[in-house]
Amino acid sequence: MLKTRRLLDANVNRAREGLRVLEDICRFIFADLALTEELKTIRHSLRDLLDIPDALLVASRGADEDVARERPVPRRADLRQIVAANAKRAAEALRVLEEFCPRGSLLKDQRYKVYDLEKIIAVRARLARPFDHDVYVISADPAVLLDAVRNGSRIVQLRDKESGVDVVCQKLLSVKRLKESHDFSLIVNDYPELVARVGLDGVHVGQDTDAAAVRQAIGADKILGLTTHNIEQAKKAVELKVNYISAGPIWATPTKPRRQPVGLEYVREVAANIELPFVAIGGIDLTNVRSVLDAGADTIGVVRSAGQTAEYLRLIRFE
Ligand SMILES: Cc1ncc(COP(=O)(O)OP(=O)(O)O)c(N)n1
Ligand SMILES: Cc1nc(C(=O)O)sc1CCOP(=O)(O)O
Repeated sequence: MLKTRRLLDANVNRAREGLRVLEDICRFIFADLALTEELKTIRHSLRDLLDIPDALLVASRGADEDVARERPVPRRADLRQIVAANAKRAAEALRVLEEFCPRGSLLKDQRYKVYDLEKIIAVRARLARPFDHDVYVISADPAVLLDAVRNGSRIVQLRDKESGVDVVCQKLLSVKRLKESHDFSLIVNDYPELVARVGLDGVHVGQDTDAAAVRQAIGADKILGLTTHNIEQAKKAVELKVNYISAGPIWATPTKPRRQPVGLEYVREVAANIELPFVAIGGIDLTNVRSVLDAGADTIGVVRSAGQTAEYLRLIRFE
């Protein structure tokens, strides 16, 4: 009996902790009161539904005897992984309670609510943080994007200035297949109409495009990225409610030959003043990437040095 109570106590705690993490993400990161309240209601309902006095559960607690106590909390790479891990933790704990608790069947609805909420929160996480300590690889060549994802990049962009829309569409489809085995965001440069047609995560546009019209076209739950070259454009981007901006080109680059470099000073300015996620881009290579990170960027964008993705990621994620 004591052992069963200990199991119940562990799983009530596990469910509450998982729900609490989701709740705090909704509260502090998304500032979404409705989602926060929904999660809070589920969390608070556990004790009532189970109808086991707190004191009984606490009395049975035996954290010292828990054989899995020393297992470290795994390092999560980004907000999406934190959401997935904690939703899973909450749902699994609810499932255990359903099995072992006399009134456990009452928890089934709560578990299904958690599954539904996870889907909503996962989309929100992707929009709020389209990248986090990442290498955003941009190429016209699908093979380059596939390699980047296999090397750990979680956001890639097809940017093809030569082909027509149908070829771009085919290239995107060939990259999208990798989603069956890898979690990453697939973005297209220009062509907002392909977001729905291919089922992409979003689109990146430049200053020559009406970002508000693009938002209208792709909908609120897709990623919209906007190029910026100065702080006024970055501030305007905040008003436009894009999901991220790029800041560049930091150094002169043959990939964008007519564009004046903005220098590391612009990276510092964005890091200090703009709340939106940003990707620093332009002229980055392994010899200068450290200065970009030191200026406040946690994600870099690369075209020519896409082949160094794994090396960049080691620097960005593990140092
Ligand atoms: C992440 C990222 N940053 C900048 C660009 C450049 O886009 P844009 O301003 O549209 O310029 P061109 O691609 O037309 O040269 C990008 N594609 N992605
Ligand atoms: C496509 C692009 N946009 C930039 C911008 O600042 O808007 S810089 C850039 C090219 C970046 O290429 P590389 O990594 O080869 O220097």
